[in-house]
Parts: sequence; C-alpha cells; structure tokens
Amino acid sequence: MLAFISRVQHISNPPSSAVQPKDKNALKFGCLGAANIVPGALVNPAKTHPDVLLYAVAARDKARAEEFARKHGFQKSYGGATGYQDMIDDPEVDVIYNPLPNGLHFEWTMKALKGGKHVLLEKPATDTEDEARQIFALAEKKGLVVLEAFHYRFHPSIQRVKAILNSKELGAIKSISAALSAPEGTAKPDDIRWKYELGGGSTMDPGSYTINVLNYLASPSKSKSVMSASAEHYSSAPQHKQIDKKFTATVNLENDILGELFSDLNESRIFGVIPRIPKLKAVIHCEGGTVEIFNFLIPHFYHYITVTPTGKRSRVEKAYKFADGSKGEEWWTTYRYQLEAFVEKVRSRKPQTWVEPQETIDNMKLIEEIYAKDGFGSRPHSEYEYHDDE
Ligand SMILES: NC(=O)C1=CN([C@@H]2O[C@H](COP(=O)(O)OP(=O)(O)OC[C@H]3O[C@@H](n4cnc5c(N)ncnc54)[C@H](OP(=O)(O)O)[C@@H]3O)[C@@H](O)[C@H]2O)C=CC1
Ligand SMILES: O=C1OC[C@@H](O)[C@H](O)[C@H]1O
Repeated sequence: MLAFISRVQHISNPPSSAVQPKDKNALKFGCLGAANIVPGALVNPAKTHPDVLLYAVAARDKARAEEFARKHGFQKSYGGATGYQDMIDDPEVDVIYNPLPNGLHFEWTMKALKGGKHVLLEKPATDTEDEARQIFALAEKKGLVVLEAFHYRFHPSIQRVKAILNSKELGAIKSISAALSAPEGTAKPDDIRWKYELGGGSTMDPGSYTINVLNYLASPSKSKSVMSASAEHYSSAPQHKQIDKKFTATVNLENDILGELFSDLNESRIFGVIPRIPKLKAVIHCEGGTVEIFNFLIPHFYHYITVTPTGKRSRVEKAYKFADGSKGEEWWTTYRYQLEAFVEKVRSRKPQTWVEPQETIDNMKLIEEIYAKDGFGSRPHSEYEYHDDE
C-alpha cells in the first residue's frame, strides 16, 4: 500500500532530485493541439528527461494555445488557422508530438515529416493500413523517426509477460484474450471518440490496445484471419452508424493461436446504477499453464502478473523496473519509459525496446479487417495527399 501511494505521488510530482535541468542541445518538442493527453504523455515525462525541451504548442485558438503553454511550461505558442503548420515550419523544432484526433494523424504526421521533423504519434497511428505504410515510407526516405505511442509496450511489466512466454516455461501459446473497457460516461457525447469523420470508435480506441497486445504477445506468430467480429452502435450518436461503442472479435493466428478481443468505450452500469470495474486484462493460455496480467494499460499505478503452471500453485510477479538494470524508476510511467526510448532512437542510440513500423502496419491492418467483418467499415481515408515539392 505504501509503495502504491509513493508511486502515485511521484507520478504526478516527481522527486526534485529526478527533475532534470535541460541539456544545452536538448530536443525541442512541438506539440500539435492542446489535447487532454498532453500533460500525462509528454509534459510530466519531460520534467525528468534532460534531453527533452517543451519548446512549443500549437492550438487552433491562439488564446488557448497561450494559456496551455503558460500552464504547462512550453516556451512558445502558435495559434490560429495556420498555427499547426507555422509550428512545423519553425526551424528550432526537432520533434513533433501528434495527439490530434485519429483522423488527423496521417495528414499532420506527413506534414511534419515533410518539414523534416521526427514524430511521436499518438495511437492508433492512422485510420487505415495504407496511411500507416505511407507514413513509414516517407519517414524512411527522410531518415526520420516515427513512433506510434503504444506507451504500455515500454513498461517492464508487459515485457516481463513476453519474457515468460518466450522462456517456454509454460510451453506453446494456445490462446490470448485481451479486454479493455471504460465506464459509461468516461467519453462524453461530444468526445472525438464518437466522431466517425475523426477516426472514432471503440476498436480504434481501447480496442487498438487489445489488438496491439495480441499481436505483440503472439509474435512472431502473425494474425491470419478474423474468424468473427461483432460491434454495437453508440446509441447517443445515432447519426454515426459506423461508430462502435463496443466490439468483440476472434482472430486466427499462426501456430494455432486463438485471439479473443473485447473493448467497450462506454460500459454500462449494473442495473443502470452501479459502475463496473474497468476491464484491463490480458490472459494467455499455454500448453502448460496460464499467464495473466492485470492492468497492462497503465501498469505504473498498479499491476500484477499471475503465472499458473498446470497443476501447480500460482506465483504473482510485479515489474516496475527492469531486472537487467536498464534505465527506469519504480514510479516511471509507461509514458516516461516511452519517452526514454523515443529519445534514444532519435539520438541514433539503441532504445531498450521499440514498436516497429511493421507492427503499426499490422495493427492498422487488423483494425480494418475487424471493421470489415463486423460491418462497421474502415474509418475514412484522409483526403490529404502528399506531394514531394522540394
Ligand atoms: N497514449 C494514451 O494513453 C492516450 C492517447 N490518446 C490519443 O491521443 C489523441 C488525442 O486524444 P485526447 O487527448 O483524448 O483528445 P482531445 O479531444 O483532448 O484533443 C484533441 C486535440 O485535437 C485538436 N483538434 C484539431 N482538430 C480537431 C477537430 N476537428 N475536432 C476536435 N479536436 C481537434 C484539438 O486541438 P486544439 O487544441 O488545436 O483545439 C484538441 O486539443 C487520440 O489519438 C487518442 O487516441 C488519448 C488518450 C490517452
Ligand atoms: O489511449 C487511451 O488510453 C486510455 C483510454 O481510456 C483512452 O480512451 C484512450 O484514448
């Protein structure tokens, strides 16, 4: 309990000894949009990273951009109709953080790459597999780094689960199920997540994590086909027939692995009154036992990994730091671990781990296949067309 309290305190308020003065040549980050996720995913992690400078934020409204910059410690702000592009064009900016709605990820990541900037790109990377391919093709051509911000992948806990599976302690994987849900009302009716034209939907949001964790834990086995998928509409936005509030799918992967996925972006209350405990689990059944991780999404607050070899007693593990001494602290969030890896990659050093371009492409492919199977259809392809006019 004391460890939990200490972690929570340090997450929002890192110990002063860990707050780093910035290097003279620290990477200058420019943030596209004053989005809700920015404090958790960039501002707080940057406090303890000596090589990350919160240089600029751009928002569509100039006053909002100024206020956000003041509140969160960005040196500069850009606003108005040209604010996003003006910030990309600022020669001081090294890295663009893109937490725009999903449907705008492609356009603004392509524009950032065109402007010669590395991109930390919020998940899911794009609306379609084709867009993800285009992003990584351009990044490669330009010699720039793009990372889809599946932050949980950088935390020691999910990597410990992968190591247990790789160790073959429990033999071959037979099935993987992953479920994530958010209680009713978490995403308000006007949230970007309910807007089809912005790339909304449950499969795109919590669902994209379940798809990512399935592909990651099953790897090197790849998904072969979606066997079944069904989704439910979000009834508060009936105009968006293609917006899924929740989905389930079963996936057939190589080596006879079965994937079972579930996510609900607005999980209804019991008897309409009692909120449900959010689903946050991945369970892996192997030939010789089971591994389960509770809270793979935000494990820095609390998580546990239960390993049960068939016919034997379970053991419980926790992993807030890497056992091999790789950099990290008990209280580092998934986002802080992610920022560490991202900077290492941009600096041409070897990150502790990475989400490879092909993984992002595979993730988008499976999202589209699930939407095809459940009848909701892919999210709209961006109208932005890249022209290399340099
Ligand atoms: N890694 C993680 O843990 C999380 C990731 N995310 C991802 O981050 C992204 C943003 O999510 P979230 O922070 O919740 O979103 P918000 O709605 O808080 O922010 C979205 C931002 O997009 C900008 N924007 C530009 N065009 C539009 C438009 N047409 N409609 C609405 N907003 C627009 C707004 O910027 P402006 O300030 O210029 O008005 C706004 O600040 C999503 O891709 C989501 O999947 C979200 C939550 C957690
Ligand atoms: O990335 C995310 O993580 C947590 C979810 O609740 C949120 O909707 C999503 O965007």
